[in-house]
Amino acid sequence: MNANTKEATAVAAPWDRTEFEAQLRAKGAGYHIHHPFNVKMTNGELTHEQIRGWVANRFYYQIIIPQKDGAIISNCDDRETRRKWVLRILDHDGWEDNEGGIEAWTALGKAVGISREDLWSLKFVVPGVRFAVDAYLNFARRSPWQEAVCSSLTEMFAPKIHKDRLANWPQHYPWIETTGLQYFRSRISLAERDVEHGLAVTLDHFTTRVQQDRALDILQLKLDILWSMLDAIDKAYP
Ligand SMILES: O=C(O)c1cc(C(=O)O)c2c(n1)C(=O)C(=O)c1cc(C(=O)O)[nH]c1-2
Repeated sequence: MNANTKEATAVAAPWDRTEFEAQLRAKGAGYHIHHPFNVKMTNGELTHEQIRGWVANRFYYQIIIPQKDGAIISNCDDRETRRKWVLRILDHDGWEDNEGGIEAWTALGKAVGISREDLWSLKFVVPGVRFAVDAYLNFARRSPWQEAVCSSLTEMFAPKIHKDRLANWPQHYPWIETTGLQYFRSRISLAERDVEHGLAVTLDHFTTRVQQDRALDILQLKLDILWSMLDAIDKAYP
């Protein structure tokens, strides 16, 4: 066996699609659903001030998402992907009579007691949240589009977190008008549609084991971004 053959056999075999998808989904163990701040949110243990702090800070994520998706489209040379991906921008920015997700988040802000002016001023956004969200946008701008698509796959775990809020908030936070929860309701089916597409791109593109390991690292980066946001919010609103 010469040195080259030895090297070749040392490289692990790629996972098949089923196993690769299972490896990606296993990353859900590190999703921000398990962050202490989110656990407190689910259990009804947050103060009005903490809920308001979370809503105001998460708004920065909401407004960056369409810019992030625009960056992916600008890097993407595949028309079929662009045709689907562009819907994500419309979901958040809205079109014609559909006001979109950013507006729905503004309604959530209002329901928890934050005026449109205060929310949109971004004056409550803490440096750690800004830094983490900007890192997501920069990653999408600078990476091959398939890698940026992969980084969106935390959405695999998002329907559960939205459903938790819909199930628990009315009981734990009766002071929040339930009309404000429409954002969470709307995201469940949209996230499922997004994941179907994002997952197909990822399973098609990352085919060697080295690439598959890279995909898991990318997903970890995104999990870390979401986790860091809650660390920063937790610290700012004790
Ligand atoms: O409330 C959440 O916990 C949560 C998480 C995520 C996510 O996992 O990235 C998204 C959303 N919400 C969301 O509403 C949303 O529109 C969204 C888009 C994306 C993305 O990466 O493109 N993630 C998420």
